[in-house]
Amino acid sequence: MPHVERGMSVGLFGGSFNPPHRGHELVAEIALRRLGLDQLWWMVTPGNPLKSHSELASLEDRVAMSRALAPGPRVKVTAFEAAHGLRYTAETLAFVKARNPGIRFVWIMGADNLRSFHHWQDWRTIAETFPIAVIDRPGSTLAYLSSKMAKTYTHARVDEDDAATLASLNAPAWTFIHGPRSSLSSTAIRGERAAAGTPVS
Ligand SMILES: Nc1ncnc2c1ncn2[C@@H]1O[C@H](COP(=O)(O)OP(=O)(O)OP(=O)(O)O)[C@@H](O)[C@H]1O
Ligand SMILES: O=C(O)c1ccc[n+]([C@@H]2O[C@H](COP(=O)([O-])O)[C@@H](O)[C@H]2O)c1
Repeated sequence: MPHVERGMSVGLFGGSFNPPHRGHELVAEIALRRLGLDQLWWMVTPGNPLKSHSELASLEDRVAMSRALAPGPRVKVTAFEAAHGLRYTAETLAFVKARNPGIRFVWIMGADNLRSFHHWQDWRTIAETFPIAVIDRPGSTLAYLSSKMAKTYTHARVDEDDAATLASLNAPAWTFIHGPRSSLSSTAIRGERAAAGTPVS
């Protein structure tokens, strides 16, 4: 797990990154800037529990590709979930929180994940323990409003003009951040590379 100083605010950005792309980089940049974070942990998951792993590149390759792309020294690429046998985000967050007293954590995800968030293990516990920043993504800008998460925690939505306060708020607290968007996806990149006959990593 990356080193962090007491009092810092840290964004937790989990993903398959199979492969990582400019859209991920943009999310990291937007989150750092708009949330006023000291660090962002780019957490390469051993595998999304809701996705098939048949096309998943090795963890080592996904970490190496992420390191090559991660924007700036405040972004820490890490794969500690695999090393500690953490499979679900709720487990990861409980683990991180227990080992880092005095640190303010924010969970970061793209708008597509907001739509399926209520299928995640212990999603209410996540939402009631950690502030959440949702970053806009083409195709999910409006659909997110009908998500179960947005409806359940409508009272806890923070205006994006106040996004810089999110890390210091008690959960539930979430915000939706609009901004420059990227329509890139790992699925599309894998498709293009397969068509061109080049390996993913
Ligand atoms: N273009 C994008 N804009 C905003 N958020 C994104 C974008 N691409 C990925 N994300 C977010 O980054 C995190 C990691 O995404 P992931 O590694 O699954 O990439 P992906 O492109 O969605 O992959 P796949 O196409 O394989 O589902 C998720 O929270 C996802 O919502
Ligand atoms: O814990 C869960 O039930 C869960 C379900 C779906 C996704 N996640 C996590 O959400 C993050 C984004 O996943 P992905 O595949 O969209 O990159 C990544 O850290 C996953 O482990 C977690």
